[in-house]
Amino acid sequence: MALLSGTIGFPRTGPKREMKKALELYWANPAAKGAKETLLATAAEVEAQAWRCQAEAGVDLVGLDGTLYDQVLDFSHYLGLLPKRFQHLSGLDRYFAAARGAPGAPAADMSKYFDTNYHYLVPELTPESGPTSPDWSLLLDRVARGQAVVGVEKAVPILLGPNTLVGLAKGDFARSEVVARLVPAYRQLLETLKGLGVPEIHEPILTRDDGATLEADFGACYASLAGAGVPINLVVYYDDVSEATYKWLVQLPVAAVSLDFKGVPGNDQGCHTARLIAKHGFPQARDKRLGAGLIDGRAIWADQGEAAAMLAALRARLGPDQRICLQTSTPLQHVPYDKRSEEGHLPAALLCRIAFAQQKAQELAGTVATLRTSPPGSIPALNLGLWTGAAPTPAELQFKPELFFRSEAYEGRRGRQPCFPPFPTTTIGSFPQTPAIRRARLQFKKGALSPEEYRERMAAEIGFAIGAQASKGAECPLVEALGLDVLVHGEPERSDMVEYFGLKLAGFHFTENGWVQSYGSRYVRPPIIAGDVSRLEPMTVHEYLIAQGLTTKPVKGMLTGPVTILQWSFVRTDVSRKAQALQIAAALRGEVEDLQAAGCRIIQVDEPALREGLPLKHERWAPYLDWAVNAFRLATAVARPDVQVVTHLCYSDFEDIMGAIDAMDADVLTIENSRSGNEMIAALAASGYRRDVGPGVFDVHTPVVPTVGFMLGKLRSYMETGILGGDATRIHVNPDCGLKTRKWEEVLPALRNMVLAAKTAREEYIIQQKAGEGGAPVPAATAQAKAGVAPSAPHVMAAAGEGEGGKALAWWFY
Ligand SMILES: CN1c2c(nc(N)[nH]c2=O)NC[C@@H]1CNc1ccc(C(=O)N[C@@H](CCC(=O)N[C@@H](CCC(=O)N[C@@H](CCC(=O)O)C(=O)O)C(=O)O)C(=O)O)cc1
Ligand SMILES: N[C@@H](CCS)C(=O)O
Ligand SMILES: [Zn+2]
Repeated sequence: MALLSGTIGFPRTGPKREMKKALELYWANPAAKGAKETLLATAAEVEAQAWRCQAEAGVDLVGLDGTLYDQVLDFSHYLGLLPKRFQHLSGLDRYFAAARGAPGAPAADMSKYFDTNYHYLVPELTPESGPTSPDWSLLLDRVARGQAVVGVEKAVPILLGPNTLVGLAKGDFARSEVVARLVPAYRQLLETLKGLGVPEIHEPILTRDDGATLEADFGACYASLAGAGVPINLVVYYDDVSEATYKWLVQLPVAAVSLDFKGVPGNDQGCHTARLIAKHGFPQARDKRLGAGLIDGRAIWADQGEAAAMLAALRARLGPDQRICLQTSTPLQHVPYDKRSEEGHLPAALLCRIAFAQQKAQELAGTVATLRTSPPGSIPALNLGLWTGAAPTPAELQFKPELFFRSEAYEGRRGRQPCFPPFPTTTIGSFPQTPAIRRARLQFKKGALSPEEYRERMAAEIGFAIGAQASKGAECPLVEALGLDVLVHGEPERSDMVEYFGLKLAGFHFTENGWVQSYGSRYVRPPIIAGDVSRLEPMTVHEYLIAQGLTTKPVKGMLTGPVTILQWSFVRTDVSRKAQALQIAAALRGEVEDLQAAGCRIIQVDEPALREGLPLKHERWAPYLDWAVNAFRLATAVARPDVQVVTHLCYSDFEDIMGAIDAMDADVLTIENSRSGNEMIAALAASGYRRDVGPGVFDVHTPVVPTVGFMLGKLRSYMETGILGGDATRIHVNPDCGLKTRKWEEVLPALRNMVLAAKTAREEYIIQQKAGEGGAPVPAATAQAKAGVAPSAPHVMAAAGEGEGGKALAWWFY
């Protein structure tokens, strides 16, 4: 048949987050009788349900997707590539230790998967890495189960390709050599899969800009895999490929090449796949199928009509004999399961315009059915050139240039901002989202708690968090106060750092059950932007004032940045991402103004998704970075010079966008660092970074409590990089990221150890300063301390700003 429909991945969560519940139950007591069997049985049922759902929608080829935690980790595990520190464990214990850490064996690094909000576990490779007793039994078991559910002719095994696995790895190794060592193991797997249709090998790595340099590796790899005598569908997604790559990619000895025709949702720069086909054609070899990713795998807008028109145009271009499989542009793991769960929650006018995974499967099958039965010409063919058009930026978004600049340059304003003791301690914002908090929110949503009662509960949580952090005036009798220097209110009122702001802003809509996997058992519900964004009222000032009213220590105002709100929402595709980011930024700017008017002297604006929004190809970076940085500046430049703007970035590599990070013009940069092994701080030091930094000293994704020695070692190693001329008053001490996923039983000892490590490092630093050793210049705050501040007693360094009710805000030193 010349026209088929196929899927290349589906949500792995289960329609009601069954996988989350099963995993968390298993982790709570893995040794319990039947725990493993229960987990595996749930996973098998969740997978079967997803495959059935796709087959019942009428999809011809069902990709046999599924994972217990992460698909990249799965392949590291099958191939025996997990690092030596996990080798004393076996089976699921080893697998989950790599994901979550085990005593003495820190978890593998976690990083953003391409430009998505999904996080994968980074393979760690060495020059010697290669398969160690590869064991494909789990994958083969999945294939057998898939065949039983949808039938052999529909069931398609999914493999993560060796080039992508190695391309996503970190370590000091020769890429081509490691790929060559993996290929025989893949070939052996393919031989086992002989006679089972056309397995998909996913190689999204080809959409990165180093795609063009991979020609030799891909050539050798796929020539060898072709020797297995199994037809392969080589699937590439998350963007188009470069022109040079396209030319050799379509000539590889594979049975099908599948391409992404959509790129990033709401993308400003266009996706050029259609143009490449129009220019270079597609091999007409009888056995070569084109996988046409025409239905957006990352957006939630229903687009069957457009897909039909595009498919008709493709057929018109390539001829009726060209074999085409209509697919989604990417795996559907990035969209929620089924929009029917939103009936009665989302406005009907919006609901009818959206499609989640289940509906996208129907769109695939429906579009193919329409084209099979419609006479040629009855579906309007699109002009291929039109598919790449960029959305216009509305004229009203031309902001005055001065709105993007602080009133005083960094060097001048820094001295007016809060100053700190050496190694000042703080956190990134969130504290444990306890079952009690989640329950209260659920009761509030159901009307069982009034708005006043809910606010009171949240105020009590803020009180607990402040009491736990402060060294004086602790309101919390249950815990020994930690003695942090800069406090946070703990974000109890936020279900999620993006969803919360979306709820408060005009232009957003929310789902009840629109969960998307972020990593492992953690999911998010991206809000939907469906209109112009604006701020209706202050969004965070109430909680800030409660927190600041309970302590004389500074409390940070806490906002999510415009790029992150955009990135982690389902965006409009009728206007550009740039236009939407600037609208959000303008709304946040009002909040920054209100926070500082309320007396807040430190405002953190989180931008963890800044890097994620970067186009995969380097040549497309500049326009994105320009508007992304400008959006941050539009939101924050209204801060007075004496107000310190902090930003926080995490779980991405930032080395290559140092210039943009500096251009954000934040006063302090806090960054995830501990899990990725000081790479960031080393890069910052090497770049001569001049603003205060807060590199994370411990990983927040593991229940293992970090020791004082570990964190002290981190602080000493920061000093060794020579960052900021060794001025420890400008090196902030904080965890890698927010602590919302942890329990208080883990957070309190971890932070206590962190404060102890900072104190010890502080003492070492002061001794060193006194001895005049180390060659580090005497920093401002230390000079003030020397000029009369007793180091052993609390001392007010400066009074600054007006808090609630005109209360002077004291800055404590020690
Ligand atoms: C910082 N990160 C974030 C990313 N993306 C975001 N959109 N937000 C982020 O914070 N990307 C990068 C990283 C990823 N990190 C995380 C970390 C943690 C989570 C997480 O914990 N997710 C929660 C769900 C959070 C949430 O929305 N909770 C709601 C609803 C909770 C719920 O399930 N309610 C139950 C009833 C309550 C009960 O009894 O327990 C129900 O409705 O049945 C809330 O708090 O109200 C998770 O559990 O997966 C995600 C990404
Ligand atoms: N303030 C947020 C940032 C996460 S990236 C938090 O602490 O959860
Ligand atoms: Zn973070």
